[in-house]
Amino acid sequence: MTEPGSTTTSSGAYAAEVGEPVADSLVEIDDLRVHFPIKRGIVLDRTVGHVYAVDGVSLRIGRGETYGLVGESGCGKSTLGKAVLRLEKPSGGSVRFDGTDMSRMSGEPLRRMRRRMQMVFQDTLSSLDPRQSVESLLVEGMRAHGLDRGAERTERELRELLSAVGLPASALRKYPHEFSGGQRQRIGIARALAVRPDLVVADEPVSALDVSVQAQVLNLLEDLQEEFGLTYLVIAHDLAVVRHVARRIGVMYLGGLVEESDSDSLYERPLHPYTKALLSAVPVPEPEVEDRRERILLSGDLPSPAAPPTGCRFHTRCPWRQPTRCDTERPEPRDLGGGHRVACHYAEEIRDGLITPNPAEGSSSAGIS
Ligand SMILES: Nc1ncnc2c1ncn2[C@@H]1O[C@H](COP(=O)(O)OP(=O)(O)OP(=O)(O)O)[C@@H](O)[C@H]1O
Repeated sequence: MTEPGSTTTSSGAYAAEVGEPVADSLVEIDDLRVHFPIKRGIVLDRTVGHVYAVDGVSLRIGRGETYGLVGESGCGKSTLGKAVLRLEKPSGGSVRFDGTDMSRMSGEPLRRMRRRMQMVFQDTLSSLDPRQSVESLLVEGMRAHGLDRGAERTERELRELLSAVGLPASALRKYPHEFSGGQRQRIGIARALAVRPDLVVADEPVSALDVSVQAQVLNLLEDLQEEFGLTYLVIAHDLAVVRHVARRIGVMYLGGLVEESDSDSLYERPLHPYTKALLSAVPVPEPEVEDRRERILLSGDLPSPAAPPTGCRFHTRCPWRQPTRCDTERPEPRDLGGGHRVACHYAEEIRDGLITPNPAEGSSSAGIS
């Protein structure tokens, strides 16, 4: 596969670096790459380049944990989520689920494995077939995986499932358009849970909902996690959403993971310049803090993932950019202590104030542009 600067991080190297036993991970992603070919020609028979949607990401999701993935639109979050479920085929690297390398699976074993991982989508109107009743939507997956065992038992299980997501049993006979957005998302969650998965990938699960309903759905996801022993990968562009639910957070920029840590240290001590800029744009409710806080303005536009910059992907917009190394050498995520990983050559120097932001490269007065 063509590559502008992919990374190579072996599973063993990662585990040693973060000091986490691999056995505790339900999902192990190593140097994952998803490159979409750009086709030209009358019958689209010429590949003229690639969109490097995901380019060298390594991360672990522990059993029973909620991993939050954040970043701007187009940074590759959804593609990574789909690659975990093998809805996108990786161009390189590997995804291991419960110890099994998914990239080598196909046919019936892959289908059986897929039952254990389900997706909850942002847009429930297009992800739930409007012609199917709620009952039919829920039974479909159960049937496909041989989980419906007699009408009576299935009906009882469906009622229990609806009750778990906070909907009345009468919902079974209704159709998606008869529900509000929040209720439809509950149906989407029930559909995912109907096949008893271990992992749920929730892609922007609340961004289409009113703010007042968002917290209810996020709280529901938390309750269900405990009840059903679920592991979550929650994808969101909204930092507040991930902070609410995730114990660990990964920040993506242009196909790569730039920072990863537990939620508290990410929000209190962001170390990567991109995360600093992202967080500096989030308003603070207290007016005094809001007035005093430093805001980091990034210069330039987000580069195209079809032509990512050489070296550090972020160097074209980084206020702390240093000549040569940042432009030429792609930084690997490094553990700066306590599992706080940062892909920046100068993370320590920036943290310790030894390098100051260059006003020509950005400014420290306004939010992310
Ligand atoms: N099937 C595809 N073919 C070609 N390019 C694609 C395909 N799917 C995604 N992309 C491109 O890959 C890049 C990453 O897309 P992706 O949807 O993963 O980003 P995202 O961070 O989830 O953004 P958003 O929140 O807007 O969905 C984008 O440039 C997108 O246009």
